[in-house]
Amino acid sequence: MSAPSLKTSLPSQSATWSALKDHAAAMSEVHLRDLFAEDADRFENFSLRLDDLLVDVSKQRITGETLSLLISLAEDAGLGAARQAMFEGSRINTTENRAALHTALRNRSGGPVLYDGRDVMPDIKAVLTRMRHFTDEVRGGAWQGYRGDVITDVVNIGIGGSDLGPQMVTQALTPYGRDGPRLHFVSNVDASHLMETLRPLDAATTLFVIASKTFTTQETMTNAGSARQWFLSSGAAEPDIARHFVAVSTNADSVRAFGIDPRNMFEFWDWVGGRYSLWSAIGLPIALSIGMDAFEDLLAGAHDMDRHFLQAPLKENIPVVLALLGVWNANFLGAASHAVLPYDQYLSRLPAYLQQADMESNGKSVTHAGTAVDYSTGPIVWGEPGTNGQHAFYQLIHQGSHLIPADFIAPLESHNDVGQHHKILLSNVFAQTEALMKGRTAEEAKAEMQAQGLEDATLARLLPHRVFEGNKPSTTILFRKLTPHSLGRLIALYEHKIFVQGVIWDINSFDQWGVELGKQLANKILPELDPQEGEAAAGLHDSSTSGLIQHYRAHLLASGKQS
Ligand SMILES: O=P(O)(O)OC[C@H]1O[C@](O)(CO)[C@@H](O)[C@@H]1O
Repeated sequence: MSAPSLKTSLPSQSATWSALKDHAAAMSEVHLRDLFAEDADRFENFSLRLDDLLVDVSKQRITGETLSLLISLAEDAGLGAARQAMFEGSRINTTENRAALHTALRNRSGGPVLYDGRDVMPDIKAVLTRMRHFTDEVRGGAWQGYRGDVITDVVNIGIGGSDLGPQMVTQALTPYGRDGPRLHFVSNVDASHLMETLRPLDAATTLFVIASKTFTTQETMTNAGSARQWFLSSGAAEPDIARHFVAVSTNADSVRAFGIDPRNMFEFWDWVGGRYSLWSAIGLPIALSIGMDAFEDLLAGAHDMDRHFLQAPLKENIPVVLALLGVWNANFLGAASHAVLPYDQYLSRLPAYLQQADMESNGKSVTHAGTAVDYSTGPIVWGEPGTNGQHAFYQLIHQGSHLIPADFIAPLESHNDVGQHHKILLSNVFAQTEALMKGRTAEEAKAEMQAQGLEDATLARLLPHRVFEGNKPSTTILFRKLTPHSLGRLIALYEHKIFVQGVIWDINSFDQWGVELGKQLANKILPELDPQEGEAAAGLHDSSTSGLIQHYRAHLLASGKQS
């Protein structure tokens, strides 16, 4: 299917956008406390459910009218057709002329998915079968290292989408990976990352997964080359590489050129975006850790969310509603950032994962047609697990000068049912969202200080510091337990939220030109760092960049490390 046609006007020029601006102005004096006081059923009226998943948006600064207007905005943007286009393999990534078909990777319907008239499902299933065979062999001990040992450690070398997804999921599903090899992730080109990872490992029992969609990424290729050297320096010979290095890529030629037998390559395709690729062979480390059955549960969870996203009416559609709330907070209430606060230690890499998923997707300033937008697009995404964040940055969310909408994410059951830990954890989730919503009025703060017996002068001095404005929006996402299935569903929920926002803002959520310039300049500067190259840096750059390059070259000369 070809790309959808380009729009000629900005969404901000629509009547619905104006109506939303007026509505936001009318809502500016309304406090969340009043909205709860007016509607005893606000929790029920503003909660969404999908099986055991509960998404409570009642603590967002919205009314029924807000949601109706936002849904009109989505309809104006042609969300239904855009969603169909994505699932049907249209080339919605218009600047790279590609589809974004990650949903096909987890398609469990049994039906075909056509891309350019060809069903992609047989290829997907073939790779899944190969992954099953390989992971069963490694996990079962049939795949042996060059000295006949079982593989005890797997090192995934990749960056961005070839690292963050598998790393986040592997960590999140630690309780399911106890019978698999230990997983390690190396991404940074800083050699300390690689060397500290390799230091305790034995080359004879270590398997490397070199994960790169393009197989040209500087960091990954550099780390992979050094890993190969480390492996060979352990006493292994070139032919042993075949037992210890596998590749995940779309680029068979470069995999071969690197020295990995293409029979040890797990393929994926250019219609899988890097940050949407954990469902593909990029998920190989996940499957090595938790086994292929559990990996397929992860896919099934994502597929359940795909069906919900495709079928649920917009006002009951969880990714759609979360996306609309993000648009409301960003474009009409002025929030520049969005906090992701998982109350589950296993999800500690979720904020980092969502930073790439969201910010690389929606950090754009022109529409599909190339017109500059006059509204803010993707928010700054950040966060840390609770309760740690409470003792670090929550002060700013409660009493700072920025409006920071937050997602609180928690399972009802822990994998470690010890004493009161989980109840304490959840009591903090509920308390934080309540405190953010209600705040503390001057009267309440005064009464509390009077009860503490503070003198009038002290009370007056402290009062402004002890008042909380409240009215801070949050969403609470609860589910029974963190399992492969519930995690797959949660990730797909965020993927679709990001997609819907891209549709509303009329931006291409699937390209990432913004990271290219830095890559190009780094490649240009690298040879200039060599002091043997004469005065290479002079005149080629601005004075700051030249000065920094010269400073480093002088250091190399002075320290005798000239090459
Ligand atoms: O998988 P590759 O091709 O090595 O790319 C890694 C990452 O680099 C980027 O292109 C830019 O950082 C990401 O989109 C991608 O996930």
